Amino acid sequence: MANEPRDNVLLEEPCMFILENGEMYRNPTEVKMSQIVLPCHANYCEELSAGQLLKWMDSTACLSAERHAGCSCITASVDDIHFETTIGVGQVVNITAKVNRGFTSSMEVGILVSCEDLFSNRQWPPFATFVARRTEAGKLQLKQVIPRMQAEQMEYSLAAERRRMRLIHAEIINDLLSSCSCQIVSECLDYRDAVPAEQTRVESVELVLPPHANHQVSTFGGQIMAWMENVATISARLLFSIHNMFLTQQFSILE
Ligand SMILES: CC(=O)SCCNC(=O)CCNC(=O)[C@H](O)C(C)(C)COP(=O)(O)OP(=O)(O)OC[C@H]1O[C@@H](n2cnc3c(N)ncnc32)[C@H](O)[C@@H]1OP(=O)(O)O
Repeated sequence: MANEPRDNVLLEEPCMFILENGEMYRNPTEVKMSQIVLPCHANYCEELSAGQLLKWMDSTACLSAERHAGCSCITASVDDIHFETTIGVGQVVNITAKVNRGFTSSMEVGILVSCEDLFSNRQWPPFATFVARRTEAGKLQLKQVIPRMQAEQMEYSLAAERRRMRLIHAEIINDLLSSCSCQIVSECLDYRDAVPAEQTRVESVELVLPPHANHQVSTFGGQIMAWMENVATISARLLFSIHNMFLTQQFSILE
């Protein structure tokens, strides 16, 4: 995020809780970041772009992972994310990340995104997996996370199940790709107004510059996701404009 204004970034202190035994507790892996959405973070609709939000989420989650691992970590995957509301310029986005569970060298980081103001109760919780970088000595064995609060204990249990699903999901997608046949093409021919996929194809070539790199001097995951989101948006808009053109032609024929 080196190319972005820094003065709107607010790293907050993690929450303190009092446990049943009276002990004060705060999760040592918790990282909180607040951002004011400025015009430079918005898309053409003047709403926070998904790519920008992914960058912030990735940076916050990476910091949490590195706090736990005590070394450099890389984003291995990010689970499904559902953007349920739009966030406008001037609103404040709060992002909280904490390590739910460490496995061997990987760990699940839970990320909570909420938006202050209009949608005060709207929150969505995606999960990302970060991996501690290998050293010359080989793969790192992470220390275990000790869940202290009831909510942390629940996330700890669920993290193992989510990891199992994540790894199975990756296998299923690989199997699907290798067994995919041309049957789909003949299915599409049934649609009269089908658009050739080629017409929605967008290719983007990005030169990796210092502002795209993280503190480890490699392109950070959030930046890659932001580029992907950009290309996907243009592709979706192409399909939309092709359809609009098709409808306009249909109407002019009818007139
Ligand atoms: C902070 C940033 O922005 S970093 C920049 C963006 N990220 C990157 O560039 C990452 C590029 N990817 C990589 O370097 C590699 O694919 C890695 C390191 C993530 C994984 O490499 P692999 O050769 O699969 O390593 P390996 O088999 O030892 O697996 C390491 C761990 O990652 C986990 N892992 C690997 N791929 C995935 C995945 N897609 N989803 C979840 N976990 C994964 C494995 O389960 C394993 O966990 P464990 O050690 O707790 O058992």
